[in-house]
Amino acid sequence: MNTKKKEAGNDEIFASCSFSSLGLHSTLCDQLRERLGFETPTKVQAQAIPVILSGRHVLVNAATGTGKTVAYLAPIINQLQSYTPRIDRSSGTFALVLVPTRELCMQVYEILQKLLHRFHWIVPGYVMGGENRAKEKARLRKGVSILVATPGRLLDHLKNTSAFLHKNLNWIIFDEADRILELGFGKEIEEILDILGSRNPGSVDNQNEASNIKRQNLLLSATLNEKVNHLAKISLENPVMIGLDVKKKEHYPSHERFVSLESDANEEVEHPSTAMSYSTGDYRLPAQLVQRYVKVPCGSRLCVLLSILKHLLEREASHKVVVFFSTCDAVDFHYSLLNEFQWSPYSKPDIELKQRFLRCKTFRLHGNMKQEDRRTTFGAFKTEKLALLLSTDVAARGLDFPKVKCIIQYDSPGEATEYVHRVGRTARLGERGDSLLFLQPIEVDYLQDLEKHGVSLTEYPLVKVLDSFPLYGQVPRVKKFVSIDSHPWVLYLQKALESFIVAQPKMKKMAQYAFCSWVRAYTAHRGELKRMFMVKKLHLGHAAKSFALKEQPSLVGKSFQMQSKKRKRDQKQKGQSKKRKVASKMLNGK
Ligand SMILES: Nc1ncnc2c1ncn2[C@@H]1O[C@H](COP(=O)(O)OP(=O)(O)OP(=O)(O)O)[C@@H](O)[C@H]1O
Repeated sequence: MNTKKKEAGNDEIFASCSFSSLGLHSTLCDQLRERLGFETPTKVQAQAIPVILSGRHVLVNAATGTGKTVAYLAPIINQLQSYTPRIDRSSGTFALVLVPTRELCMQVYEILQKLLHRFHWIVPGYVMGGENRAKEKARLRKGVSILVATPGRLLDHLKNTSAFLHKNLNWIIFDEADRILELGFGKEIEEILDILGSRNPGSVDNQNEASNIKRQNLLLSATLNEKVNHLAKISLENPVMIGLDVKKKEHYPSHERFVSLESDANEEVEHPSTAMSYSTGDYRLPAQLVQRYVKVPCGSRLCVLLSILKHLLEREASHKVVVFFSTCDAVDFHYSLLNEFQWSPYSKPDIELKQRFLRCKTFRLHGNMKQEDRRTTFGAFKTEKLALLLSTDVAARGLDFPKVKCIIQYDSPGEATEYVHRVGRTARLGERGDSLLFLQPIEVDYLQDLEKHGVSLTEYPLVKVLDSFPLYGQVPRVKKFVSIDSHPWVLYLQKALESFIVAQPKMKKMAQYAFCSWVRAYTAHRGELKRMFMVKKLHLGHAAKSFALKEQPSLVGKSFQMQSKKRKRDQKQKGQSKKRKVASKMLNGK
């Protein structure tokens, strides 16, 4: 049995009450304990459960990994199991959980399955992009009581699956609302709210006559911004705010009720009426997370990454690391490299004892992978004790991989919000966790940007780590400080990597693609970030070295230009359609 009450940070994470004292049915409390190993509610759960049970609309803003999922699932199940007569499949869907990604959809569905074990008349289900529509239609026809869905696919069924019964819908939950909106699902969400007649009647946007249906909407987010604020405004009616600091509460109208995570359950604070808007984002990070950065010259990035991974993953029997990259091509390249790159710590030809550089299971996850492969990776990495996951931002939000000890942001996250969500994959529920942000010397202004949001990082002791590697069978004696790119270990490893790539045409191609899309991603930084990540300041020859390419191949330049042109074309089209959308919204008075 996995009893998850943690040693460290208990007071900050867990409440001093029991699940049953929050008003949950004893069978449900048993399920929480037996199926999930939850003995005590977290603070978020202790605050949210009674409020949700009372039927109020709720906005939860709490740090990553604080137990938001059960905070909304438990009260909904509690209410559904109490209905008399019992609900059955023919009554259709009662609760709808909207999530941004397929992985999160599966994750919430799995928790639901566990919690509903002894409530067999409440049927969980999911619909999401990438799945077989016909099978989903059949499931919806049979009836799903609690449906977890990604927005695009849900909208598809709302429009095209006439057998999808939702007239009894009581709850709409937006989990990871910020991410749903950042992924560009804002329009879908508004359409969903309209079809379901669930726009806030008080919102000026509400034009739907069906909105008198009694419904309870819940919105959960680890970060708050203008878009989330807008969604809250159009979907929540007189909501209770959970987890907002006093400062942030001032942004909300008077009639709302606030519950701070520092206060006891049910403690309320009233606030004066002000406009419901934010000027900056709102970032919540676990207090026990150790955040560091490492400053690495562009040409040594790959060697430093590999060295740090080796350092982290070969010292302990159990350690899980997630590395974030900006593109799918970069994930594929580094994944193949880590699986195939052999090296010899003794470098002399007569003692060619080649071995895999990193002796640890490596996984990859990105949006261009087949759904089935994404699912397998997700499941496998969860259960491993010692493993490395290379991922794009597809894994940045909401995913709960147990025991991840370290998050490495090899490619910068861009927006500070993204930084918060990436690091949120570790230090969950009071556990310790480390994060490491790679920056080139030309990018260090980004630290100030994070600082503005109250996120401060300390420097990682890179030289010490590099000095610890054996070279020619011995730990090199580096007498005085040398720059990172002339460190003997880095020089040695870079040479070995480049020789390996030269000898492997397939790998070389992958490196070229990865380089190309990396530069493209770098040029895609927008607004203020463009000043900190200036493509003009990049040394492309050094960037090529970070893909173990000896030089920047001419082919790359050519294909890059073609791809840049395509991107500009796409952006132009997007811009035009955006203008069209804005115009039509204005015409419709939205
Ligand atoms: N009461 C509890 N007791 C023990 N473990 C818990 C409890 N509640 C949640 N957990 C565990 O804590 C972890 C984080 O929970 P969850 O994924 O719901 O957090 P979250 O706040 O939604 O995070 P994110 O913002 O990243 O999505 C999970 O591993 C979950 O199983």
